[in-house]
Amino acid sequence: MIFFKFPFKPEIFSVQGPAKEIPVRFVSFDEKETVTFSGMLTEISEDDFLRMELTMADEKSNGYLQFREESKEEYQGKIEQVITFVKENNIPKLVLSRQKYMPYRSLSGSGEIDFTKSFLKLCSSYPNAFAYIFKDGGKSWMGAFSELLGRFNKNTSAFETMSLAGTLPLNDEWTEKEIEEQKPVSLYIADILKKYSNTIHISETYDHHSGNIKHLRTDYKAIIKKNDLDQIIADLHPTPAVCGIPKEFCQKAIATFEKHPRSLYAGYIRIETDEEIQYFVNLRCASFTESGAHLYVGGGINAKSNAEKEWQETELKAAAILKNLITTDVI
Ligand SMILES: C=C(O[C@H]1C=CC=C(C(=O)O)[C@@H]1O)C(=O)O
Repeated sequence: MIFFKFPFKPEIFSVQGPAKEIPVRFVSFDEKETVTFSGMLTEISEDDFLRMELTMADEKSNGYLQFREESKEEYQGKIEQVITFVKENNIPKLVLSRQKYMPYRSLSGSGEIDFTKSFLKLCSSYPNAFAYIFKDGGKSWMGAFSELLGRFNKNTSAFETMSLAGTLPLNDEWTEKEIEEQKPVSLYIADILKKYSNTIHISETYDHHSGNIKHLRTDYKAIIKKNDLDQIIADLHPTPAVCGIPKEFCQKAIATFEKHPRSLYAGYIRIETDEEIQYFVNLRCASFTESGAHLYVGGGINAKSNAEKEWQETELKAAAILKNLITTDVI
């Protein structure tokens, strides 16, 4: 069961009916895990959606039994190690992440989440995002973010993507740290697109707002060959917005620095409609077990990073998800 909405569009969709097609596919960060939804894309009215009683949290904490959240001190210590690692290896950046755990019993009110209302709140908080909620085979996830890994128009063969990185609270001024963090993402994307197209249009870099925070963003548009689409996505993922440069070197380093598997966090969601194939980066997301919500948050670390600021950045990103979790009314 999945429900989702596209950026800037109010309609809620689900995947139902005869399983002829697989219009929605989640691919994990390491590409070893997929979650697919087969059937037809079907629009659901908000009233019908509100009538659904979504019980998401029945996973028997599979894989989470050993879970212990990293403390601020532990995570900051790890950030210091990554700063040293980045400097010693002379690499532009590496993206480190953590899981924040929110036991349901610590939530206000009844201590139970109303998933239907929470999803609608997530949609209204982030109208420019791709937002989803799903439950499948013991897994329950929810998320909303606007980073596009790719959008392919089947009629025109136009391919769009974006470089989105660097994070600050809305009113802060950009510094060298964020500018140097976003630049390698932009160079990486441009280098890949150049292999597949002679007609690449690159926008100015501008501010992208996402609730309580902003990012630096550059847009790319190229005409490509349809047959190259899968390879372009394979080349792009994971971009340095969620991994680092060089790609394989940073993937290995992430596996040693991070305590827990990223699973679907920082992977992507492929959605196919009649006109388009879209790929959204799965950030600002959470998975739900029977006892609590696991929020996935990270940030790009470079030589100019500051451990306290990086911790605050992950707290801000966690708040962006948490503030949308609505508890059921106590009668
Ligand atoms: C890795 C995450 O964000 C990425 C996307 C935008 C800004 C980012 C940053 O400033 O570090 C990250 O590259 C996350 O939200 O967990």
